[in-house]
Amino acid sequence: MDTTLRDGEQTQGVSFAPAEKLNLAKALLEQVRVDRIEVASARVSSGEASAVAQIIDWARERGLAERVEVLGFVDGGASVDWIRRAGGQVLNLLAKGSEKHCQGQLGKTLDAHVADVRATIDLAQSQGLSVNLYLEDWSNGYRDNPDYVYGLVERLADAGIGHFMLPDTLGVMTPDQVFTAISDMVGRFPALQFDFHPHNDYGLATANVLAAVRAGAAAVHCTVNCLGERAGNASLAEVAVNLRDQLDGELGIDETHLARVSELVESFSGKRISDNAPIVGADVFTQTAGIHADGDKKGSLYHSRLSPERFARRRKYALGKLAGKASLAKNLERLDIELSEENQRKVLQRIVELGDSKKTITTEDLPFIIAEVLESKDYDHAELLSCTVSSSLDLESMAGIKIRLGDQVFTGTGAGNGGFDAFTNALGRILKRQGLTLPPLIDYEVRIPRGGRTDALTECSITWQTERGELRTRGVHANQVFAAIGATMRMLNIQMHRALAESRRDSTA
Ligand SMILES: CC(C)C(=O)C(=O)O
Repeated sequence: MDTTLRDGEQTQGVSFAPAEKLNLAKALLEQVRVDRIEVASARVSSGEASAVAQIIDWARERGLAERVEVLGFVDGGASVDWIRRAGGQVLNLLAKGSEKHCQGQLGKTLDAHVADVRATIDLAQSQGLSVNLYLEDWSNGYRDNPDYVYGLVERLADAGIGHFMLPDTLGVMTPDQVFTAISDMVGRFPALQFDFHPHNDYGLATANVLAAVRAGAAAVHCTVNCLGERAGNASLAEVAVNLRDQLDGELGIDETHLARVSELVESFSGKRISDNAPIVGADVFTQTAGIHADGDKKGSLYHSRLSPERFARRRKYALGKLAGKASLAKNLERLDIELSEENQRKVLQRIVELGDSKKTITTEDLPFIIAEVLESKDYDHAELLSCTVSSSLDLESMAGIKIRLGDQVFTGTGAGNGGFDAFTNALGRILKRQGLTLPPLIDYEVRIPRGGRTDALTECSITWQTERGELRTRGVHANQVFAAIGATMRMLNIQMHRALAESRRDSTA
């Protein structure tokens, strides 16, 4: 069960709009193909009610509404009402799984709490809802007084509950403890279905999920990108690959959509995932050491079952001071560039020098490094000769540019919403007169080194949607608008080089 849209939204600072929730629900159920999704907590807001209603409407048309669940509370029927009005069919009812919570927060005995829970279950079922039951703080409750937990489950065993959900609410369990506790619950109540709901406070969420499955849990919970309260939940991607590869599980998950749904969640949540996040991180299929690239060239010696192709991703070879001949060769192959042995040696030497001075080098930078080292004019089609950009409060920004394209010089002006927009408008007008267009921009990222210096260099990376796929270029400058302009000029040179190479190929064909 994926709970990105409920527990995931309990990540500090995350709030999904209804349309974003709908898109994520579609991606999770139809593309990634998880079995169940939990999409909201009842009574949170009118926006949440609208999100649930939209998801249910969509899911109902596809016969998936029973797989959409909503967290609700023992609140005299208010949650049941809310869920029913939104069209929901499944209530995940939050009960107290620890005696401490039951007494300390509710001030109730187990019997009194069970009576309240049962009344809510009866009401929900009488209105046509299916009910699962969360035993909140189960991990501590089971450790402190297992008899309380057994008593709660025993008293409700005949209540028609689909899944008893056992949360490690504070993420305090180890895999051994999860295994022992769930084996015990499953052994004691063989007729019931237990879910395990992890948290990652000790970094053990994925390992705990595997232990729960080995112990006989009927279902496990996770979130995309490990979002969730405090340190988060367990990552869907990690859980899926571990269940398949380590426990030989048969899952319906389509792994080729894991990276895409991770990107969607990253963009809707505003929470960037780290570059080394397993399966979905930007760098996890990049070989950095030259020895690894060499091993790959000699027969995939450094590959595991986690191949990039399995996740519709691509292997990359980093360029920097650790790069070797094979790393360069792999990058040249990707760019379709041929270089003599001698030139490869010179280019590699320059890459190592750049890496030594802490410069980041990407595959897209390689043509420019080659041009510089070999003193060729190959990537020198466009040059910004001068440029002025103004920014003002409450007025449009203006840009005036003088640019060389091939051996002709053009001038132009543009206005826009910010300096970079004004620049691209000025450039776009000049290019249009030459029958050229700027490709659409699909991502724009500016970074400054940590440390708070306002005179630091900024690095701008722009991803463009070109006819040959995505192209990411970078520019570096003390002024972030000029860093973005630098990235744009790189893109322009690459595009013009490609166009020239294609027209040469066509004319010799
Ligand atoms: C709301 C509850 C079920 C929860 O997320 C937890 O206990 O971890």
